[in-house]
Amino acid sequence: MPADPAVTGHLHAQGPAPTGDVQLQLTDVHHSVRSRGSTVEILRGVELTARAGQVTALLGPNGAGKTTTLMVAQGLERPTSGTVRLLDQDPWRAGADLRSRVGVMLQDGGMPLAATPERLLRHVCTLYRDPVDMPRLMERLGIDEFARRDIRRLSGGQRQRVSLAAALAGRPQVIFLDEPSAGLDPVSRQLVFELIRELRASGMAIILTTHLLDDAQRLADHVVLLRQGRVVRRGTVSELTSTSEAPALHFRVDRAVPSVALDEVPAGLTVQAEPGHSSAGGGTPTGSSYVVHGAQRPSDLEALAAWWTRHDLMPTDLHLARRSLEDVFLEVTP
Ligand SMILES: Nc1ncnc2c1ncn2[C@@H]1O[C@H](COP(=O)(O)OP(=O)(O)OP(=O)(O)O)[C@@H](O)[C@H]1O
Repeated sequence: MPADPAVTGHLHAQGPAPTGDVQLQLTDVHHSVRSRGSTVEILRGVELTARAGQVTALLGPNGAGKTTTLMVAQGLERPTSGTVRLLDQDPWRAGADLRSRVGVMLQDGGMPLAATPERLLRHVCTLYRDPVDMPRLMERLGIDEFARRDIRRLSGGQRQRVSLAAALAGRPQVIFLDEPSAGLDPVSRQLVFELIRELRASGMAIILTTHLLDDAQRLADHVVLLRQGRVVRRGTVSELTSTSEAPALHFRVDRAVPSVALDEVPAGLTVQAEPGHSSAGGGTPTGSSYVVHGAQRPSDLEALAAWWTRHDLMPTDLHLARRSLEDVFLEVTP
């Protein structure tokens, strides 16, 4: 879809920052809170850089510290130590000028439930000197279909889209998106993805959290993986997923592979049940999934075909795949 100047044209009055400029920098950020008489360390030396014209994805298991990192980055929490620079300012001390250059989309939005999207979004636009063309943005996000319904009556996915529109109202230079595709149906998800890509192309720095690793894999230029308040991996998706190993071969069969077959796997190969899928004895309604490591030569595939034949296993969904972000995530998550 071509860029839509009504939505992503010029950004703030100062215009877009050159792609690659650092818009957010967290350096050695620690954050502790007092809880039930003791000190709980939530962030333990977080380093994070987000640049103009890039999507930075903050990933990690529940409780890893993603939301706390976003709060600190936005100036809603003051870190115990370390420095935060957002558009070259300390967000904890900054005033209204910085706030108008930063968009925030929260998971629950904090929206007035008795208002309609139309009224709310019109009101939000009055807070900015140079707001977006809101009717156009509402149309892009499919909000006009429910613009006159009370927010309390909207579905989760509809509220998400209103919350995104509100975050974009002031043409921010930096936007924080907490789980932007949570609760969206596939069509709405596609609309939101297209918009995020356009915003990136227009020079916005986008920082998002998500549990949907597939989304991060599709959208993110840079990934930061948090665990227990620490950054445990960082890099581009291809840096994180590249490996010198041969790609793994995945297959699905309509029943669990019997243990006698697993004992007779061809030499040099390993066959394992896929993480997240049931292994021997179980199976999803559509079968059981396995991954084969070590297949490097055509003769390995020949040996595998002979093994399937011997055990009367007909593989479906047969494909070779490199490591995914999910594999990296599972490696660092206990
Ligand atoms: N005010 C607080 N008092 C005590 N513990 C807190 C406080 N705020 C956060 N925590 C704890 O800090 C940890 C990190 O929380 P945070 O909400 O940042 O994680 P998260 O990565 O966003 O998790 P999720 O994916 O579940 O949303 C959690 O264990 C949480 O319980």
